[in-house]
Amino acid sequence: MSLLQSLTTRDRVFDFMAPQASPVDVRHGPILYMEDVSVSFDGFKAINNLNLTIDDGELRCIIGPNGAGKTTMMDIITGKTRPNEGSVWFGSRHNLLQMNEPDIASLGIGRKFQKPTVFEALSVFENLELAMAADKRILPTLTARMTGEIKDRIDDVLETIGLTELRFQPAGILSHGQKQWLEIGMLLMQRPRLLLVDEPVAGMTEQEMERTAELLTGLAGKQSVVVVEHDMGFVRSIARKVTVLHQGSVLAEGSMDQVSSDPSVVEVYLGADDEEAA
Ligand SMILES: Nc1ncnc2c1ncn2[C@@H]1O[C@H](COP(=O)(O)OP(=O)(O)OP(=O)(O)O)[C@@H](O)[C@H]1O
Repeated sequence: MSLLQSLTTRDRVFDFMAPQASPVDVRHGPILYMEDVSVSFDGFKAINNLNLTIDDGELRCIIGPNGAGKTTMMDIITGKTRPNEGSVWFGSRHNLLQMNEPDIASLGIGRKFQKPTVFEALSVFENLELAMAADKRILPTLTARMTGEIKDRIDDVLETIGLTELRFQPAGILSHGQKQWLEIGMLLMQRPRLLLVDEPVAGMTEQEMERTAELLTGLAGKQSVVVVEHDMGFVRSIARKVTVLHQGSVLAEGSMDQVSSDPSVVEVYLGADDEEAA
């Protein structure tokens, strides 16, 4: 057996080939910690003394009326927007306010925007392969030797997102829901510790929504997942803990039943939406 063959034997994975373990330190507390965060746009406080803590492995839903600050909050976590005040930590070791967007992403914070942006001409498999290539934690020079490991990882992710049967199909023929799952799969290829998911079920059929609920609840535990969503039925189906944002601050936090019976929440938001949903 040649040296190259021995290095690529499927049942052997060498430490130097495997992605480095995430350096995020959650031994002393949450995976995400935002304290007294504020950001103003032309004097308007879009985020106003926001305090938010996400535990390692938690699935959290963030709800709130239009303009509550949900997108801005995600932008702050990913480094797209810098707050004027406050602190944002990823585990106890990483001060996100001192890091740029690419470095935050490579720490293991993945963001799924509302619209899917898969490569339509490439197959489902190739989309996942490409996503793996974006993982900067893997030394590019070793990529050729990692074929076996990459394939195993793609197979795992295909299974997780339920697209194994469609792996050789071009992504362009997928339904809207399937494209959303593929994009989540592309993020999973990079082994994120925290996934930020913006309105995952907008435009989905009931069946696709159910499958998405299974997918997201299945991911929790393995990674932390923060879902921003307007669809109250969907939030109710997946949420353990819900945070209600209003005017850039946390208005209420707790189980869906707790927040939906909170009079201040009913007043600003849920009352109207529950009536619509009923
Ligand atoms: N770059 C910006 N410049 C000026 N104002 C902004 C900017 N980004 C956001 N805002 C304002 O900040 C507020 C919060 O916006 P944000 O998009 O975070 O709310 P949201 O909760 O995500 O709303 P939606 O549910 O409609 O997506 C809004 O009033 C918005 O107009």
